[in-house]
Amino acid sequence: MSVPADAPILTSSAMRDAEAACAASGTSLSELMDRAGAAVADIAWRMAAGAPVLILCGPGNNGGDGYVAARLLRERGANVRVAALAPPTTDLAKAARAKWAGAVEPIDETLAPAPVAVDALFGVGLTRPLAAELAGRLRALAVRRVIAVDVPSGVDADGEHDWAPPLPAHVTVALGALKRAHVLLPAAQHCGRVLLAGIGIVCDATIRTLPRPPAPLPGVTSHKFSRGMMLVRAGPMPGAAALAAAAGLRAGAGYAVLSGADTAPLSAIIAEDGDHYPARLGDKRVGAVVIGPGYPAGMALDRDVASAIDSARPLVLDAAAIDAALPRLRGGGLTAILTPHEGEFVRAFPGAEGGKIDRALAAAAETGSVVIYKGADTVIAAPDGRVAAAWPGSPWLATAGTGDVLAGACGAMLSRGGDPFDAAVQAAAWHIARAAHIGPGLVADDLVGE
Ligand SMILES: NC(=O)C1=CN([C@@H]2O[C@H](COP(=O)(O)OP(=O)(O)OC[C@H]3O[C@@H](n4cnc5c(N)ncnc54)[C@H](OP(=O)(O)O)[C@@H]3O)[C@@H](O)[C@H]2O)[C@@H](O)CC1
Ligand SMILES: [K+]
Repeated sequence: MSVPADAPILTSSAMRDAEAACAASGTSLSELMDRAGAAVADIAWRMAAGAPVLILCGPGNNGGDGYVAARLLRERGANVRVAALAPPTTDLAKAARAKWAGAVEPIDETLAPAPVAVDALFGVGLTRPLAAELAGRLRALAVRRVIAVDVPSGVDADGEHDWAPPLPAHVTVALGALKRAHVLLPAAQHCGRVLLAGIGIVCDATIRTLPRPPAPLPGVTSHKFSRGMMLVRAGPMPGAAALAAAAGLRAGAGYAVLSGADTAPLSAIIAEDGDHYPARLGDKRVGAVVIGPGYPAGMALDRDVASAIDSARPLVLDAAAIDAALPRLRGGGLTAILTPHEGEFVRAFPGAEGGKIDRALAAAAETGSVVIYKGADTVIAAPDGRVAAAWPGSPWLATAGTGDVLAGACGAMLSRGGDPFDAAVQAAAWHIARAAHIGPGLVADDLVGE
């Protein structure tokens, strides 16, 4: 599973607006459908490698894309069949159907499968779940490889509704822009590899996939403090804070202080008695304070979070430190990255509604902070509306301590100054790239190893 890096993600309605704008500026919708069908035909041609292709067409424009692809594949000499659920209902789809010179089979129990199927049944126009009988029949169709046009048929393109499992795709050709279903669970796991076919639609989206990880080469005039000094506050379980501090150095911070721990996981980390914490907060060189890893709720945490906020240093708040800071975050004016996992998010933001992107945006707006809403489909949201979706991440990160490592990486990126959203995005990209590099057998310590 993969998605293109730094790609725009639009809702269905924003996609329609972008299509309309494209048509208004001179590229007709029929031209867009021709380009969409050509992109699908190209991929089907390569995936089939001479094997027969079955194109499943729905009644709307998604089906129209399928008829165009069928015609182009036949022109290339491919062995291609078309089967339709219902006759086309839109003018564009009717026109595309009219140019397909071959037969159109019904999609019923008599339909013979093919090694490669193109799913052009439903795209962003699906407004309700597929009938259970149809969903079952599609899944029962024995095909080796499925190419979904725009989205796998049956998923809610906006990723808000968890409808019955769709026809799962091996490759999904996203048209014009990615949709939320390509990056949010549960839909994303049915998309296989997502390819983006530009088809000429211009969209300047503030919601995008994660960019490629940064290569933080130090500048020639860099020194340890200019690369970022971070302060990690250890709680009763100092191992978690130690992981965060080590991650900070590995992610490019020049200087890391671990406050309240006897030993440091790396010799380069300054481990010191917690009594120095207030004085350290007063050190103007400290570019970020990380607090929360290994620090359960209680008076000590409340006190340490309060003094970190009073110091006006940029903050990375994880776990119970998020709850401790919430009342002051809602007052605004702080620079902070919050890193809740699902349980912590629901506890802190019980009123957030909608899909995961909407909920992350609501939490960011409520707190004036950057929110990294963690999970297999991590979403990073900024109060100004920017979002980075980190799907598919790395499944090897599903192990204890990796959240502490992410908090430390955020501290490193934030400690250099600059935009906290960029810092959070870079930290997430670093975290995933590191995990992908290590792969099977990963434990959190490996992320901060050599
Ligand atoms: N982005 C772009 O620039 C371009 C996009 N293009 C393509 O257009 C696609 C969007 O096309 P679209 O709007 O016609 O909707 P589409 O997904 O075909 O489905 C609508 C049909 O499904 C029906 N229907 C709905 N739910 C149903 C259900 N549960 N069970 C059964 N039926 C159901 C619905 O019927 P109704 O709701 O009216 O009853 C209607 O007939 C887009 O994904 C992309 O592939 C390209 O061609 C050009 C460039
Ligand atoms: K589809």
